[in-house]
Amino acid sequence: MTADGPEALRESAAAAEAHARDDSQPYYVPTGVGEPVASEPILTVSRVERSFQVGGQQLHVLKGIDMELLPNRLVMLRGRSGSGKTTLLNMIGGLDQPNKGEIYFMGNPFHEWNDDKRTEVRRKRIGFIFQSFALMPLLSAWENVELSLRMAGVPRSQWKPRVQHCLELVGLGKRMHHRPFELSGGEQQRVAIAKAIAHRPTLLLADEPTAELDSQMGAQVMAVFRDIIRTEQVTICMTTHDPTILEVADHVYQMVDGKFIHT
Ligand SMILES: Nc1ncnc2c1ncn2[C@@H]1O[C@H](COP(=O)(O)OP(=O)(O)OP(=O)(O)O)[C@@H](O)[C@H]1O
Repeated sequence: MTADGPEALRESAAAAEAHARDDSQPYYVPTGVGEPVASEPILTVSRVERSFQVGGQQLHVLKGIDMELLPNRLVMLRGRSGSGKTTLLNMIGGLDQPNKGEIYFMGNPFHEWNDDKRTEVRRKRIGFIFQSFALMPLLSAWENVELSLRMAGVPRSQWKPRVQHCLELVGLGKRMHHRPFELSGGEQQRVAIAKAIAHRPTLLLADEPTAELDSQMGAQVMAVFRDIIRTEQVTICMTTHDPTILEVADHVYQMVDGKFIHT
């Protein structure tokens, strides 16, 4: 994960700043990936295994995972704590690599590529949402979303309409200039969603996005997810413990001890 360390973030912020001054460049920096085709998976995971060395012992966490993500779908990974959901999500997002097996994201072999190449695709094509919102506390909702456009290298002239659109999409049109501490947990999570979709990713990965919310706020977040799949053409893959939200999924993968089981 060295490419996402503070040093890399500073470098990429500087590159994004330079890019933002040049409006002649395309919206996306070319990443060698095309646009999604409706009937073809954007992601294919085949026979993936992942182990960690813990205290001289080999901990076998993922034991042969096969999965596919089609465009414009809401897919959930369900399983008990420690079953390997986050480990898999990290690999799908190119943050980590398998010991065995293959992962293709829009034709890009994440299992073979080095950190720099995966990071380039990730910055342009993948958005992340975490359980704990991960907002910059001193920046307003508007500035938080703007920051993600800056980091993705989107030209500055496109920031204003895109930030406004994303915040309205998540129902925060009237709270754009509030800072995180002035917002409820559900509102903060919706800012995090606006931030994660601002650069128009093809895939949105969310690790327990409703875990810190009450059921009403959790339902609001799920409604926003449904909305953005339709309007932004994104696939969302999320982990959850919550059985009540599974019914809104297009597909649920049930993980038990590092494998998917059929329910
Ligand atoms: N970098 C790592 N080094 C060593 N062990 C790890 C590492 N990452 C994950 N693990 C171990 O892998 C197992 C699965 O962890 P993971 O976080 O993927 O589970 P999870 O299903 O997401 O759990 P939760 O629902 O509690 O988040 C755990 O036993 C964890 O301690």
